Amino acid sequence: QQKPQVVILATGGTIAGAGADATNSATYQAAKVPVDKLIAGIPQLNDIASVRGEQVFQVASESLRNENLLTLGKRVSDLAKRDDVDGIVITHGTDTTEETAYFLNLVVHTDKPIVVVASMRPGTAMSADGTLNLFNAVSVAGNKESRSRGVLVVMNDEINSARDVSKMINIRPDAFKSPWGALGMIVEGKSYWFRRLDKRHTNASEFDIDKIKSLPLVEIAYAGGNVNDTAYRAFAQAGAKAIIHAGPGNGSVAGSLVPVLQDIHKQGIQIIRSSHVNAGGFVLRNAEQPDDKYDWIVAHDLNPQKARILASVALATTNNTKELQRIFWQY
Ligand SMILES: NC(=O)C[C@H](N)C(=O)O
Repeated sequence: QQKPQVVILATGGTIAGAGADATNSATYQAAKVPVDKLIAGIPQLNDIASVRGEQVFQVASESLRNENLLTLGKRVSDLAKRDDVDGIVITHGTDTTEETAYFLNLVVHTDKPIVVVASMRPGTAMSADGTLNLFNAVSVAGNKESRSRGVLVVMNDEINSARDVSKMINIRPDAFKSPWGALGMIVEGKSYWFRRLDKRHTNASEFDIDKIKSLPLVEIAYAGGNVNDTAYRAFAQAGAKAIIHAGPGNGSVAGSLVPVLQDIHKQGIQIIRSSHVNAGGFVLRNAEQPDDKYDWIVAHDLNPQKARILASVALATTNNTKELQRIFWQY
């Protein structure tokens, strides 16, 4: 039987990082090792797939821009259309893995497996996690059973949905969790599936990377106690098409901010309420604030950074508040 053909698109991150010493698990430089060296370091990949690598970027993921998302998305889409590609792996930094993976989940039309993988420790560190994570990611990407499940994030033996998963801690290999649970597990290169994503994605998505030319500016304003209107007004002035309110609790809005957000929305800027609670928010319409009356949008369970991605993709096609709210329920 022929081995599956898997392309590894490398973008940098700690999985391509290097430290001065094996004890440097947290102090190191990300985005140092080229993709060919990453692949050569895991000869066992040849046992499970026919693998080739492409260096798309070489950056720490906190530096990625919307333009990078578009470049990567278009490359993934082109590769997914080819008969000689069965699956695609993207090596990535952990800081924005959840954003890039969710973006691809929304805009790439394919049923072929797309797997985003990262690591919490550089390859030079003791107990480095990148080797096994990458081996597992290639295994998942080359497996026909992984098809039609949306974009996947493989880390720490778990297979999570790109839509749900989030980086929950910045210091341990078990950093990535989904508030609604993992889709499956991967052990010794074998996948064990438990559930499917019920939200619209990939082939069932109304968004298409091949038609998106640019992403409108969407900013995130973080609100705790003693919040002021400075950031909101500055974002509006700078031309943001939507502001994600990263609020406490239910995406709650301080009394002093309410007239400010009403005023900003009157300028044509969408106000999207999300929550920055740690285990995953659940913001409902008209809970704490009368969204119907103010014509605001709620991000439901999407965290602020994922809400930014969905809002950017959606605003590229519509600025209708009702349509945008429908999109936030469906994706
Ligand atoms: N663990 C990591 O990958 C963190 C790094 N700052 C990155 O996102 O590129």
